Amino acid sequence: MSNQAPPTSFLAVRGTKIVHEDSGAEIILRGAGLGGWLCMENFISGFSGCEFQAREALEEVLGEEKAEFFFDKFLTYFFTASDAKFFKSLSLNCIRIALNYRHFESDSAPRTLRFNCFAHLDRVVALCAEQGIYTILDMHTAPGGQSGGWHCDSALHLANFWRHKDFQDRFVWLWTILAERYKDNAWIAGYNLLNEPADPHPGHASLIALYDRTIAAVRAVDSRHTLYLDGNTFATDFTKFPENVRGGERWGENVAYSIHDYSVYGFASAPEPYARTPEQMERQKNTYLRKRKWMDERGLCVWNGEWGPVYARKAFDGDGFEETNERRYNVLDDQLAMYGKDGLSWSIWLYKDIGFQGMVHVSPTTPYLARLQDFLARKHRLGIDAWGTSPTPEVAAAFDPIMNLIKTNVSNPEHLKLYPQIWRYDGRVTRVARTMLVAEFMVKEWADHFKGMSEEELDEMAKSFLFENCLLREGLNEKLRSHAPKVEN
Ligand SMILES: O[C@@H]1[C@@H](O)[C@H](O[C@@H]2CO[C@@H](O[C@@H]3CO[C@@H](O)[C@H](O)[C@H]3O)[C@H](O)[C@H]2O)OC[C@H]1O
Repeated sequence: MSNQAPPTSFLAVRGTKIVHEDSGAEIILRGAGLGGWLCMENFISGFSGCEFQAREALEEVLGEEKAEFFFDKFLTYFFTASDAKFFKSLSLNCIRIALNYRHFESDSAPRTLRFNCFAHLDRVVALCAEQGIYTILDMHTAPGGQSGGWHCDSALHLANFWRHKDFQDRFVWLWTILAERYKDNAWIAGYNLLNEPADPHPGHASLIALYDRTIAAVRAVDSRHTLYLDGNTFATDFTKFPENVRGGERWGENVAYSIHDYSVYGFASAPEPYARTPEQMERQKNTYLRKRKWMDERGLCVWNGEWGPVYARKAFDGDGFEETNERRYNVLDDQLAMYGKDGLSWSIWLYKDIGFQGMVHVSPTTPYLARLQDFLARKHRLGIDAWGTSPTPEVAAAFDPIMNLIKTNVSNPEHLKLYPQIWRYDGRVTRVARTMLVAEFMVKEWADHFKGMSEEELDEMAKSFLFENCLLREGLNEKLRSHAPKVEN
């Protein structure tokens, strides 16, 4: 149970603003995504491939009981009262919790809740509430994968969620369960129904039909929580959404529309280093404005559910890493200034990881990172966790020929534009060949690092993720702190 008094009222959307339902006073949600916890990811957590592959591999190495012991300890240590207190000390007020559907049901026993499956989620929602921090539940993976990203935990580049009705039925079922469980909890700011959908169908028809069904199902049990809806194609495209959402006619008024505003200048693949030139700032601003245009034209509420640069590391990127990171902090600063002017609510990606993007990251001296050091260096050299990085010459030499083969042999250039077009043909090769294929061959190697460990040793590995064993990315935290005025609840 939370020690913090319940907030006086639920939060709700009124027009373009998020407000306290009772007083109508505006609240701006400023916070971060708790990824890599109830939805583990390769670059956040250190394994290769997807969470289900890592879990299966560890079970093979340790046996079911010990593997379960490790993951439960990992979930326990990853977010504790210290994390919530630190978060609050930055004057941030909302954590978006990424959820993997597999924590609640399994593919081999669909629609059967796993034993004790809410324990960690309940615990963290309560820990945040104790600090006056709101939470948003974010369904980050859906059965079959709602996009071809590694973060869907499907290990496939085709988003099969949109092709199998039963996957969608299970998704609606799970949301009904979650809404029933949390319907009276006013510290939950809302439900982010589906992270980064990538519905390939014309008119985004499957996504719209899914939102229709899920909203009806949630509203049948929970009439109060705000629903946060990502646009199609990784939360960037709202243009096919129905016109009659305006005024709450179709999906209700209590809905916010979620963009993901990653800036090209926050990644290694930036067209040029970010130097805050008027042209660069204009480009960054235009991308942001383009993503929210559809909502702005209709007077709808916008939430930036994911955004944020990634950071260079000395061990991988060499001596220039600090200069690179200063540029990335400037990207961050300029994005925050834009959002501040608009009174936009945002949730930066990412709260905690092993050192690429998080506000807080596991120290290299911990048992987990010390043991995995060489493995992680090789994973980096091979470009397995490709997102946000640039390929090394070795990697480019291996995969450029495949890209060229495709480019020069597909006779109709239009056929190179497979959905999602933002990947382009070369990005598709990267995802399939590197993040899935090469990664698959290294799944077991991650698990091998745990071979023969006792429960005490497994506990030490998991404890590496404890706040007290982490380092703070001060450059990032300082920018967040400076743009988050003392928050009111
Ligand atoms: O779990 C997260 C995941 O949600 C996130 O997904 C990626 C976000 O970036 C996407 O590309 C961007 C689309 O918008 C354009 O404006 C940007 O320039 C692109 O970078 C990408 O396709 C998604 O996979 O990534 C991090 C994961 O940990």
